Amino acid sequence: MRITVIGCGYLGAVHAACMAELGHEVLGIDVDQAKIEALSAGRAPFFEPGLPELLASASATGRLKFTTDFSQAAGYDAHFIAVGTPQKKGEYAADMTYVDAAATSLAQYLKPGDLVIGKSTVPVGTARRLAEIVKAAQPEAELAWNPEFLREGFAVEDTLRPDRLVYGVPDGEAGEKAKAVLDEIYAVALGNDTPLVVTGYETAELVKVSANAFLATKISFINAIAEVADVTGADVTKIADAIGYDARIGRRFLNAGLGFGGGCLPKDIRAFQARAGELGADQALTFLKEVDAINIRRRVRAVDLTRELLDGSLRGKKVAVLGLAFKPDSDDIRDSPALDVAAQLRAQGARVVAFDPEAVPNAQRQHPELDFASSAEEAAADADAVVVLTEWKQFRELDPVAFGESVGAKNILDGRNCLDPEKWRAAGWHYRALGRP
Ligand SMILES: NC(=O)c1ccc[n+]([C@@H]2O[C@H](COP(=O)([O-])OP(=O)(O)OC[C@H]3O[C@@H](n4cnc5c(N)ncnc54)[C@H](O)[C@@H]3O)[C@@H](O)[C@H]2O)c1
Ligand SMILES: O=c1ccn([C@@H]2O[C@H](COP(=O)(O)OP(=O)(O)O[C@H]3O[C@H](CO)[C@@H](O)[C@H](O)[C@H]3O)[C@@H](O)[C@H]2O)c(=O)[nH]1
Repeated sequence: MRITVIGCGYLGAVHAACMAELGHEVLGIDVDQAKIEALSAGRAPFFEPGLPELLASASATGRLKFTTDFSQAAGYDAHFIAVGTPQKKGEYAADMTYVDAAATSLAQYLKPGDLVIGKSTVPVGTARRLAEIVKAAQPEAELAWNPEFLREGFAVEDTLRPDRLVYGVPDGEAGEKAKAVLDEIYAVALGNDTPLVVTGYETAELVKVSANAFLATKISFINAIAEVADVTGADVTKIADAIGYDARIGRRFLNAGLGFGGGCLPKDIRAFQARAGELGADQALTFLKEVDAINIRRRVRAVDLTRELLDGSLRGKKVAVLGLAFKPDSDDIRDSPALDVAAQLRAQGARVVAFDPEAVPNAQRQHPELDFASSAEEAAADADAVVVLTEWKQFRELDPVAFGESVGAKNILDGRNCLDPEKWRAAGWHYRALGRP
């Protein structure tokens, strides 16, 4: 299949490379010249495990190309829209200008039989609206909605071996044709018995935002329990283990700590509330406001606990921040709880020296007022406190004895409940965590 992927960010670049890996002829299109230059040279424009290798192998086969020129889409048959849908400034709703611009730029190059495939996470109703733009430009082209569920850090694996596929297609013969194109694109995954849900546009759009709303709710649920654990001396990690043994609950996504961030969960639960309100279902999702509020309180709690570790004052104290990305194995700092806490510590008078294995350049651009180090040890030298805010493997594996040698004082906040309290306390550290005694 000849495929374009419009929007080559965290989602689109991985999708394009994986589609080429599966044997398709792929053209990635983006308006960002620098990104296209990097990708054309076989360089990943962001950190994602496995992507550089995939870009190299796909580029060598000649099956993967990149351009900023939309007119080149004319030679391709299926077109994925994977551009950003960020939160609008000062509002909960999603900013749809990128999706609309991409659809409009593409529409003029569509030919009979083409399939436009929405991948971006969008407010319900978008597919039906874009289908009209497609039909107005090319009556014999169709549109499908095929939401994406990949996780950053596992993006390649999730794209090549998805948990499920969802196709939102129009009714009747048009839907059959769209399904046949998607089946050809995903032949390998379907051959591996990947569950497939074929449905209408609105259901497909709602599957995506419902999944993210559920994941966000699960995280805020356990963080709410962590708040109660904090005032009772209970241990939220043991509560999560124990309730997680119940197969109806499950242990995954029950890690209490600093809460969720990134370019997806926070903005998606807000856009979902905004859209439900527009559609007259205002009451349905009010609980997501609480999910959001619990999540934001974690960041405040982390700053408060750091202040407590420092005898009540952050002013003039050196705090070593370990982790800036919103999660490990990513350089993504969009709505990162770690970076937010680092900035709040700095704003409240601490001297923050931060280290992250991949996210320092991005963090530096957004928060030039912070100081940055090139290793955990350098960040921690003479520090009054160490705060672990992203659970990178190299932080989880720190040796508390050796690591304690260069710090000014052995105070540590485990913002992700990712360290062994007994080991750290045995090495003389004053250990604090969120939801753990
Ligand atoms: N990042 C993820 O893990 C992930 C997973 C599933 C779904 N999504 C959804 O996918 C969409 C993209 O997310 P992302 O994280 O890749 O965002 P991103 O910001 O990393 O990438 C978006 C890309 O679109 C490009 N773009 C903007 N306008 C364009 C236009 N008119 N034509 C061509 N390109 C254009 C930008 O230059 C950018 O490279 C969002 O809707 C997001 O919610 C993301
Ligand atoms: O038990 C947990 C699990 C995650 N997190 C945090 O939640 C955030 C999101 O994590 P994760 O969902 O793994 O990362 P994303 O890459 O943002 O992926 C989410 O958002 C994507 C974009 O919509 C979806 O495709 C994925 O299915 C969905 O998991 C991160 O800040 C994590 O630190 C927790 O605090 N506790």
